[in-house]
Amino acid sequence: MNIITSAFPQRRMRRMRKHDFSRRLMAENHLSVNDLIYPMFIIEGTNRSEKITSMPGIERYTIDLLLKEAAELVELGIPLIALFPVTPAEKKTLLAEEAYNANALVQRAVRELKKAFPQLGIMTDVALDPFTTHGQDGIIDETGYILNDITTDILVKQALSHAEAGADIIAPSDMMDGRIGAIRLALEAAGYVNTQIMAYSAKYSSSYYGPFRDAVGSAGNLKGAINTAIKWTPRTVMKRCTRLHSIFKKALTW
Ligand SMILES: NCc1[nH]cc(CCC(=O)O)c1CC(=O)O
Repeated sequence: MNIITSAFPQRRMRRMRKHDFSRRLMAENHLSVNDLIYPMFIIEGTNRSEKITSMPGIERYTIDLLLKEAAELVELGIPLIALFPVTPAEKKTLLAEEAYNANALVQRAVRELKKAFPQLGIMTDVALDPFTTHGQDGIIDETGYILNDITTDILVKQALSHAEAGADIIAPSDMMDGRIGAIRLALEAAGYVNTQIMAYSAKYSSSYYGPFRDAVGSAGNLKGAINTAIKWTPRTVMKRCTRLHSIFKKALTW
């Protein structure tokens, strides 16, 4: 008897992959403009842009030029932009007060963008590195260790100021424990029930973020300090899975 089994040679996986039509039919993922988030870096001033050497093709813009660029993005159908302000050195402090100043650079940019292009989604970065004198993502103690809960309190204020300015999505990238819950509760209490949260749930301490820190101007202040105290080393995969699992479980109730 000739029983067909799912073993070789009746089953030849390459059969499905031989022709282009077949590969197209079976593709599970399709990348389109709808999948893109465009990061934009903002500087103070008017009619000025700066090339970012570590990110070829990307520039920092003053708000007026940001608006011009945004018009093009709307035209292209990009759904969402992510905003990152470059804070002038004299506005950086140990307690990162500029992060939640209603008239700081990113809050002003959000208001202008929303007024000009209500249909363009605006996401804002929630983290303190552009606002601290030392370039770390949070408030540090005398040993340089980032204090979790004090930092979270400030992140909450920062998130509220972004929501107030009109941000559609708040994107906490700081990696403090418990900050998503704290931000969600604060947004609810303040009536921003439809403000979304997109957390950076898995971040590794790797060179991958180097150009970013250069672009927002926090790399220089970090002076090479690494932030393995808030990000996992790339060698630790299982811990990250555990964290993601607990986040997904919690997400069901947020
Ligand atoms: N906290 C700053 C921040 N906000 C978003 C990113 C990541 C941007 C990217 O995806 O490249 C980073 C870099 C970092 O934490 O080192």
